[in-house]
Amino acid sequence: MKIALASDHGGYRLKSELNEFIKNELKLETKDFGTHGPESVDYPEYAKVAADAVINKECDFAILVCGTGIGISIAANKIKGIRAANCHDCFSAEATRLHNDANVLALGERVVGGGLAKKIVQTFLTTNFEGGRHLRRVEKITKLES
Ligand SMILES: O=C(CO)[C@H](O)[C@H](O)COP(=O)(O)O
Repeated sequence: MKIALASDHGGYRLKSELNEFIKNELKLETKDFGTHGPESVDYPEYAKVAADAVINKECDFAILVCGTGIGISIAANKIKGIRAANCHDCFSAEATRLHNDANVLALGERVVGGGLAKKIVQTFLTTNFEGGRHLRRVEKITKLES
């Protein structure tokens, strides 16, 4: 499994910490699409490159980080085929995989600490979509895109 990572300046420290966690602890491949420093940048650009990597199947999932996780998830959700969930607890991270088949997790560096963020990421990446009645609903979400 390969994980795309991207953030703006408000999320690059947590994104870097999560990149190390995913590689070293979860033993998954990652691709870091930036940003790589504290200089102010615009999160929609980073949401797009990482979300595109999911859509074109270069990566299986994307983890996006900005200050709140909100802006970067709104931007990612504009891309056809993306179901991005901004989660700051493990219950929601599990539910959005089980029920929504989310393919992008968004986090806010200004909202959660590194320890909780790692648990949320681990939960998200180790939970499978349940299908069944939820598949019908996800298909209805997809229809809203056309
Ligand atoms: O959380 C965010 C978007 O939802 C951004 O990280 C935040 O808006 C950046 O703000 P600033 O330019 O003041 O650092």
